[in-house]
Amino acid sequence: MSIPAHLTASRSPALSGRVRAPGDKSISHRALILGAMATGVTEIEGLLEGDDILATARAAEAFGATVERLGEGRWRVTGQGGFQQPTGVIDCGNAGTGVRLLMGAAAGYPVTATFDGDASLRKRPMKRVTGPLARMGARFDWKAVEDRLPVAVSGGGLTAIDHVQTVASAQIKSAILLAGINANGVTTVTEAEASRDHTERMMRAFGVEVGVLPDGEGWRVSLRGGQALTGTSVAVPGDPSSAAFPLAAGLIVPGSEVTVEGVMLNPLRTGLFETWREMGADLAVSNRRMAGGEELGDVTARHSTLRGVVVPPERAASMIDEYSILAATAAFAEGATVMRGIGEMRVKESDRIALMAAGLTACGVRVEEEPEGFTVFGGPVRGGATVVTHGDHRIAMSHLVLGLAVEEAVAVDEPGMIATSFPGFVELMRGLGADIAASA
Ligand SMILES: O=C(O)C1=C[C@@H](OP(=O)(O)O)[C@@H](O)[C@H](O)C1
Ligand SMILES: C=C(OP(=O)(O)O)C(=O)O
Repeated sequence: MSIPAHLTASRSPALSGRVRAPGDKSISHRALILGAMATGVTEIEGLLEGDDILATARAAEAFGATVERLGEGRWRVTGQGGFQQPTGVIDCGNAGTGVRLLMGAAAGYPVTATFDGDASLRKRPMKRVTGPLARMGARFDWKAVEDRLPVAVSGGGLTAIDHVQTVASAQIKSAILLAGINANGVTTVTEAEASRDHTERMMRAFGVEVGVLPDGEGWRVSLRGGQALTGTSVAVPGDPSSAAFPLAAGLIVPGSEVTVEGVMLNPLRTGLFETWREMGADLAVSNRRMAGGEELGDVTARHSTLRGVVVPPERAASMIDEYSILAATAAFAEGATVMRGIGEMRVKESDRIALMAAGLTACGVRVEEEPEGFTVFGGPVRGGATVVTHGDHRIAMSHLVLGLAVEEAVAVDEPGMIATSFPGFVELMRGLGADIAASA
């Protein structure tokens, strides 16, 4: 299928239906990486087949694992018990999680690998990960500019470190823990605010002992180096960060009722749902169950009268990828929604604070931007803009959802990037009744 230059979302009648969220992106990356580090076979079900994950699958192969697609979302990784010397550059595409976790894993083995990515990934800071890995003994050769891809990583002979996080980041924590598996001694990461814990949970499924002790609002995570990983099975739950888009449409399009089935409800990922509830959203969870070590549920959103809230900054880590869609829904709320303590949004696939502020403003919404946050003032939303996404999937999806509930259609550029995290987004939304059309 050719990729259109633009997608346009127009005011839609009430949306309704039940859909399944695509597999969780964070868990999908980890399943492939740990599967490649392990000895033996890892069977994965529900893997997200988005471009970010396909890049990690190719990287797993480049590091010596056999990676097979058995059917839709069903993948088998056969690991050799460690990474082998790759040939060629490891291209991680658009994926921050992919490159940072892979650099951590590779640092533990006696290999030299050059990592690169697309134009967006080349702009993102890497020293937050390479700094701690260098303290463990890994060597980094910046090929263009310090702190930016491409970079060659030479690993092996690592010594454990005790790292205290200055930014709440699961990517940094995970990179250090993945390296720690092959370091001499006990590696510890302390975080003042808990970030998503999928690496810790999944390492246990692969047979690694990981210690977690509470530490203030956060925790201390530790593991002893030299532990072996054994292949296992991984059931990937639905991604709450992707489920957020159809659910948001359900909340803002009058008369709608949308259910997303099988959404992961790990409390370190559900900050958006908590915030929407505080805004008055009619959001119901049914059929709660456990699968693959995570709690899942079916989440139903009905059209709601929303009111603005102040989002507690300490909630940021549990919804860092969700502020763009929160901002889009906040445009329909009564009053102001204040989002602070989210400077990290500026170093994602784009500067998401700047692009959401620009896109919403172009659609007639009042936004006040701050260095580490923004405030969205709700009211009638005009729409009628073509939004520049800088190739950021979440900026594109957030504005398309907004476009379903406004007077004049909203277009986004570079819609092909939506497939990094949510292939099938347009078809899924159309299935619910959304009016989204491709244009040149
Ligand atoms: O560990 C992960 O899977 C992720 C962590 C978050 O990044 P940071 O660790 O940079 O906050 C998030 O934005 C990203 O989409 C996925
Ligand atoms: C920030 C994101 O991903 P990554 O850091 O993996 O590129 C995201 O998916 O919103």
